[in-house]
Amino acid sequence: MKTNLLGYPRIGANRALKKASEKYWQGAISAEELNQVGEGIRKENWLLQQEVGIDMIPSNDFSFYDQVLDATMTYGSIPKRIAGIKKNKSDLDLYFAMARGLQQDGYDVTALEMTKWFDTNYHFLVPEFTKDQSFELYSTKAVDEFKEALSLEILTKPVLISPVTYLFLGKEKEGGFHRMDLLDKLMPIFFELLEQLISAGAKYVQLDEPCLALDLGDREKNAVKKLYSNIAEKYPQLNIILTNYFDCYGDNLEMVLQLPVSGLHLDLVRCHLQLDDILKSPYFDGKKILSLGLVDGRNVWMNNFEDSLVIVKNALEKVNTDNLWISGSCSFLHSPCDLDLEKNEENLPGNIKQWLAFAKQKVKELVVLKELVLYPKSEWAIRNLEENKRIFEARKYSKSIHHPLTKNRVNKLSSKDSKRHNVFQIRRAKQVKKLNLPLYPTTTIGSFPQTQEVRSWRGRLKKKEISLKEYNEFIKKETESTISFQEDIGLDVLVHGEFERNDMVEYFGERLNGFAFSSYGWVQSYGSRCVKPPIIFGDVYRSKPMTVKWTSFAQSLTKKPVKGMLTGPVTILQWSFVRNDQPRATTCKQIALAIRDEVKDLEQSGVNIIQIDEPAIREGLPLRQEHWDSYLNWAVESFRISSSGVEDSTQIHTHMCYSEFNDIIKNIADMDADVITIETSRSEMELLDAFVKFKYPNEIGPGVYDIHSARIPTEKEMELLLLKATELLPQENIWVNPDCGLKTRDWPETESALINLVNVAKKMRTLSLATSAE
Ligand SMILES: CN1c2c(nc(N)[nH]c2=O)NC[C@@H]1CNc1ccc(C(=O)N[C@@H](CCC(=O)N[C@@H](CCC(=O)N[C@@H](CCC(=O)O)C(=O)O)C(=O)O)C(=O)O)cc1
Ligand SMILES: N[C@@H](CCS)C(=O)O
Ligand SMILES: [Zn+2]
Repeated sequence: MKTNLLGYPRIGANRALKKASEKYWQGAISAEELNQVGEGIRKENWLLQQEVGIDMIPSNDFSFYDQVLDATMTYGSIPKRIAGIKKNKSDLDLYFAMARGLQQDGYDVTALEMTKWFDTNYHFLVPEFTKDQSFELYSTKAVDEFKEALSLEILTKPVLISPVTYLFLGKEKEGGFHRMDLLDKLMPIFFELLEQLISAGAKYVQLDEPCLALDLGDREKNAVKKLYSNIAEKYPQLNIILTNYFDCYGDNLEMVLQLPVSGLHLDLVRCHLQLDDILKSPYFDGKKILSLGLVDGRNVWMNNFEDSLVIVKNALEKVNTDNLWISGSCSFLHSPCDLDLEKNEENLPGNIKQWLAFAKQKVKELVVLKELVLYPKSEWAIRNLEENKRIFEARKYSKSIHHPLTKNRVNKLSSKDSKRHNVFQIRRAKQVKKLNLPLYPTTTIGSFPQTQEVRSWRGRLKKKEISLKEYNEFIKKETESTISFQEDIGLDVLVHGEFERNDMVEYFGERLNGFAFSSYGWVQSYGSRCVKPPIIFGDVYRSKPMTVKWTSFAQSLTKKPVKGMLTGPVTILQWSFVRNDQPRATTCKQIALAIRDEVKDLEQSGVNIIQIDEPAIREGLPLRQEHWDSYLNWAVESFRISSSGVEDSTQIHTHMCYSEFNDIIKNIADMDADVITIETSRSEMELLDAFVKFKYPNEIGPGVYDIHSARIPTEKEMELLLLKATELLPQENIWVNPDCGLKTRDWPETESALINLVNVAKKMRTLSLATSAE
């Protein structure tokens, strides 16, 4: 029996990689210094895994930005618009140019598109393919890192994204071909890589094939069959562990069981039933390695050893010990690094901390589970199992988890709690009268630049170097100057700027009961950007207003409407570590009730427009379509519970980004927000198609510029986007706004971009007057 690790966090427990990468981008450290930080992190991770006793230690799970971008470098599929950089820049700079774009030294290239990695909050860079696409083995990172580990006397299992999943995740940049047809060209390059790994001494390769967690067509299934039969034929001595995660193999299972691979990895946290399906299948002869994904890589709860042992024993009926591996459900990339660093009792009380396991602790759990299976009668095993049971019992009956009033409120919810008083058309008339906004009203999505200065004031407050009074004075000044800036440039609906918030989810977690939060529980979101998801351990309720103070302060500074800014229940759920002892739907409704109370308090304080952000609603969609309806029912209901307690004249906005809306447009309409602002600029309003086809009835703010780039949008390009939107939608429904919040931007570019945006809206109003006069 072996322990098998699929991947480990690479950002570093103290975010060393984030800090070093950002310094490199600023020109403050050299490439060599950045490489040293990377090498240090890899070494530390490998030595830790070796010391704990992991048998199958991964390599190539490290990345300077993203593992899919690493594959793009490996296969040399560098888009033509960026490839020119090769002449004058290093490969590291070429890599970062693909990740972040480059506007320097005469270059002006845009980055690869970024999108969500399956249903996680991790983002990858989308490979781009053309009809005449060629591949070459451009980077040997996987081989180099294998050798690097070998030099530490550690024989690792290289982790590679399979060519099929790689092509599947990419996009055709022109018509006339399907990207899956590129497999024949890509396979020889992939084989070159395998040959180099074999020559270097690799015995096992973890081939990540997470597209098998999705509903696939024949084209993809045939590609899978072709790839694996070719590998087996060419490299019979190499052990391929086919690795799928985030859901079952589903209807791909029969095919998968017939593939000539040495082993299969199963995510038994997301889908525990698939093990029985495999054991019963006539296509399973018990000779393949089964890597049992028992330890949850997507959550922070300690493993329940008793439950895991039941699963292992079940598998042992058909598979012998040598062929059974104990694994995490997926890579621990999605877990925070180390629970031992958490010392703050106020944020994470000891009684809750003992229920948790971060990546480092999860690695130990894998080894303990193996020992429990192999030596069940040892004194050590009995003690460990008893202790684990005791902790689970304590958690189940802990008073801090249960809040009867909240349970009661959720049980009593009825359909009237998720309905506004009147339909949109009636509400709209009242809102028009109250708000008196111009045509093409302008607004922003909420956050203004979270500069180093803002973050460092918060850091100093945390370290108690300044008082709360001093911190509040600073936030007050930032808010005041942001309100005057918005007034000066002529925006119509203002925001307070979110300066007091560390993050749009963590901030609410810190103010809601039922949440704990960590001090170092960082998880990579994209590149150097990390989030610290709060931990929902118990029933969620609100004991006092969370945002009224700063919103009403901002409103007191101006006669223009200030939009209250809240994060929606589904997004708070999706971007937190969620308790696993009750259905997610129940937890979501508890959060929805807390947000509903906040919405009502904001309304009471005189705020007439309230935005409830739901950027994660699409990301929460189950990977397999058969589960969509059930999720969408409770997700949409939760949003409606949070937004329906107000008067008709109070305008509810929602905001979504990083989303493909076509699939769920009906459900978005069911949310019944008065206004929705969405990310559309990068796809040149292509995303609006869904809204147009569906005849989406309420108001829409299609984003007119991409906030991920420092580039200042011209008036002309925003005008063209708005003209396109005006062709598609009734003009009285159109709002003018950026794609998303401005927190990652600096002030100079924010100022110029918003001035241009307001000018364009004014021009659109003039054009519209001219047309109506004709
Ligand atoms: C909209 N997005 C979000 C997602 N998920 C969320 N939970 N939140 C989101 O906003 N998913 C999809 C996208 C992802 N986009 C982003 C964009 C930007 C970031 C980001 O900038 N992250 C920051 C960390 C944010 C944070 O919580 N900061 C804290 C702590 C700051 C800190 O480190 N302070 C230091 C002192 C600093 C100093 O002195 O200079 C300290 O305490 O020691 C805060 O502001 O208080 C990042 O830096 O990565 C993430 C996702
Ligand atoms: N109100 C948030 C939404 C981000 S999706 C912001 O502006 O940052
Ligand atoms: Zn957004």
